[in-house]
Amino acid sequence: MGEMQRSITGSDQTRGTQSSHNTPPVSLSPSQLDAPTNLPQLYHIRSLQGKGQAMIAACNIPKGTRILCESPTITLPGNSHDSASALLLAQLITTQLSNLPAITNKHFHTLHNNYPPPTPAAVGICKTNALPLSHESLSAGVFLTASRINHSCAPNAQNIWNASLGKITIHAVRDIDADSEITISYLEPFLPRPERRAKLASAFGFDCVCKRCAVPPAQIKQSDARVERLVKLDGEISDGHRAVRDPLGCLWKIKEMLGLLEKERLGGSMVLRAYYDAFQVVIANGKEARAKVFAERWYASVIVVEGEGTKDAVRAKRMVERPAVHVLFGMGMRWKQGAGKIPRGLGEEEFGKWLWREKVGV
Ligand SMILES: C[S@@+](CC[C@H](N)C(=O)[O-])C[C@H]1O[C@@H](n2cnc3c(N)ncnc32)[C@H](O)[C@@H]1O
Repeated sequence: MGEMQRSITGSDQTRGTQSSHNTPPVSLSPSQLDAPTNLPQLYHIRSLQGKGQAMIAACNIPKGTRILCESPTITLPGNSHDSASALLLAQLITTQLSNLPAITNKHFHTLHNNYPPPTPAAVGICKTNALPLSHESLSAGVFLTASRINHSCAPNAQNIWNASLGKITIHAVRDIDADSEITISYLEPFLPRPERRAKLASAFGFDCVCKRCAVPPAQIKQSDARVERLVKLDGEISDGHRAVRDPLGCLWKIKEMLGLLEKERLGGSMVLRAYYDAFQVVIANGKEARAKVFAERWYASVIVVEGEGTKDAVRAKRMVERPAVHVLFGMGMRWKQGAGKIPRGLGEEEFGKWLWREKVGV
């Protein structure tokens, strides 16, 4: 992720999620694992009915907390679908396993395996548990702890590959209560329930038992209608011409999107991306004051999902400090405004009206 950002002009950044994988079972204390982390233990791994092993919050975990930071035990290249590369993949895994300490090798073999013979067990484990390492290369890694995290269609945590650390990080994207399950999404965003379930069954081999899937039929219908609207809004917002032609309409679509994300309890990267989009719409049209506020929200969302020091965090921080250095600055110039005109002393509602330009003539 960082990975969920995109350019409204389509000229930079990427789309899609790193969160596409499968995962496993067994009860290991994180201290038993060779996951190099000095973080306090915020979770336990234990079994949960219908889901195998699961990561459970050991205490209340506030939004934005880094729950886990872990190196991959095995790394996998991006494309391994034909039979020749399947053979190479098996060899690659065997070589890596033979170089691991015996205890790590043993732990690896306790991970969940969705693939029966003749798929070699180690290959099945990798396919079941691999998490993306990069949105660009499709490469993936198997982790002794992160691969224990189950999927939810409304996850409370997010996995990101942190290239500068060379580790995966798991951050809380909502406040998580003690004893609740910590979950991530294995899917791309904005899929209605039938598609989510079909994909989880076909690509990951399980029937999802998450809370979002289990709501009553009337709520499912409403949720799917919201997802449909989110897909439409997302397409319209990513049309760069629209941002120049109709910046106000675009801005309001982003606001609507944020409301729908909240209703669907989809936080993390999607919120980050929405604020980045709002920043771009506004800066393209010369609104430095609003752009600064959107950059602040974008930066705050990056920190929640990724923490400080990532490429995205550095970039977002720079835009907070100097929004006008953005490549889109002034491209449309519909709304001229200096950098120093953020209104002070307004209540939240009034400030929101100013920010989203819901007052005529501002
Ligand atoms: C990567 S593993 C996750 C950890 C795994 N539960 C374990 O026991 O090690 C993925 C597997 O966990 C189970 N799982 C994950 N999320 C689930 C969900 N929402 N509903 C049902 N089973 C789930 C499925 O068996 C899936 O193949």
